[in-house]
Amino acid sequence: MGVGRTVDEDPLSRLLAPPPNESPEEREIRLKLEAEARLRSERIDEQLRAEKAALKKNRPVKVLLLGQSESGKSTTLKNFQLAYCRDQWEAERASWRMVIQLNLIRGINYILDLLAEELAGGPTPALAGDSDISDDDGAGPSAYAPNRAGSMLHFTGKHRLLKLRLAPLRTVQRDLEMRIGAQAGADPSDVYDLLSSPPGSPVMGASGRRPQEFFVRSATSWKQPAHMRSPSEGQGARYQDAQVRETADIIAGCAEDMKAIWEDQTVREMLGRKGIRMETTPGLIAVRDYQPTDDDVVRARLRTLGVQEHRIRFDKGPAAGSEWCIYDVGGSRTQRIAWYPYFDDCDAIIFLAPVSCFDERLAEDRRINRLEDSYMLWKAVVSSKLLAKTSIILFLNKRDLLEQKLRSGVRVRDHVHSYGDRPNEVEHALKYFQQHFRDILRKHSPEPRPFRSHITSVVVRMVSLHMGFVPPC
Ligand SMILES: Nc1nc2c(ncn2[C@@H]2O[C@H](COP(=O)(O)OP(=O)(O)OP(=O)(O)O)[C@@H](O)[C@H]2O)c(=O)[nH]1
Ligand SMILES: [Mg+2]
Repeated sequence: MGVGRTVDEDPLSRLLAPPPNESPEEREIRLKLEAEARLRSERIDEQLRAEKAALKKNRPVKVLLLGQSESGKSTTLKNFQLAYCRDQWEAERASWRMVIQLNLIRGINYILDLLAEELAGGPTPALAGDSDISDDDGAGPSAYAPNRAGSMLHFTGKHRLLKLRLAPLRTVQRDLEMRIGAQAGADPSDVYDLLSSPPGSPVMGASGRRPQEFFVRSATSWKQPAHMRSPSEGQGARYQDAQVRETADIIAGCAEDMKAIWEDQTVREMLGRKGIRMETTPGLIAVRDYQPTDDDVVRARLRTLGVQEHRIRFDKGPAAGSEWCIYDVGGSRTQRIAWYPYFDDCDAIIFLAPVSCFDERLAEDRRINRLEDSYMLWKAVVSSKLLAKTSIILFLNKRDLLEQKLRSGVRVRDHVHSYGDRPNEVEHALKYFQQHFRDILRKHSPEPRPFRSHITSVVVRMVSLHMGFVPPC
């Protein structure tokens, strides 16, 4: 194709082309003007670049915490806050006490619901006629319910009495939920959520029905003292303190009964056959002047809904002087769509993959293996063109639980067939999972990037939070 034809066809080129009868002097002047214009344009570009860099330098480093639900994102955030926002951490301790109390009370009430079902004949029908027999402790009639193997669970008047005596905990639960502002129950968009459970709570279902989790929508409002949240209602600090004391009194008053129901062999059997594991004990939390330790706060479970922004100014460590804006996201499937707007302009991502979950299924979709889900999510993140320049670091989390699980005899190869005959030991399993994540990154990253990963148990206080990772400032 000839040059003349191109100029003819392209109006812009025609406009910029030198006049056909240009003299040498005119040409010299034109070239000089063009050179000056080019210089000016380059200066403007340079200035824009400098302004953009300065803007970036002055704005906080944007860090996204990503991963499936219960992968440990919020717990990682708490580690940062514990290390770098000590004053704020102390100020929020009392609010976390409410969350921890609520976790406990919800767990106990859940057990009471199951007990009530069993006493009333239950989802597994009690044997009519045989159900009420003479009481062995004089507190009322007893009931029998068949277990999976067909043998009987022997509920007695003692169980009815405990149910009755623990009834005040219903009001405590409602009161705590109101004070925290927690929306108890399912994420409105999460149709499968009825199966999710709070690991920080005393009961945890491996399968079948589990207690609903609760969440709060805002990152900060629930942590402020309630009287600061609702001044218009005229509820003064003294009234709030009285409420806090009353809650602690009722919980402490129920401590013995909570312990009794907790340790009861028939109740344990009932939970066992429903696939529900007992986690923590009510012991320490149920005392009147309970003050959560740092570890209690780090472990307290409060499900994240949406995307919550937290600012942290570092006064020490490799990022000293910088401010980070950390976005903690809700990880369940229906919430992931809300992540995308935050990909733009993101400096770094900490991706959490819980490695102990190789034999578990997603709470929101029981068909999906949790490890498979982490692989899929990791692939989606590392292959995103929007994130091509973003630093990504992988935390292979819940190492402690992986170790416990393997020690208890669960075999990786029964759930991950490609694991083959490798030894069923934690280091081998970790190496295997890590390699899989590395392969996905190598294969799907739009540009070559380093594979940075750490093996973590984020409930255990992290020694170095930066893990050799400083996002580009
Ligand atoms: N044992 C153990 N528990 C952990 C670890 N990391 C997190 N957990 C617990 O797992 C539960 C879930 O942790 P979160 O940090 O709330 O999970 P998340 O990723 O924020 O979950 P969503 O908010 O639902 O997206 C909490 O009860 C934590 O205490 C770990 O490394 N080891
Ligand atoms: Mg969370």
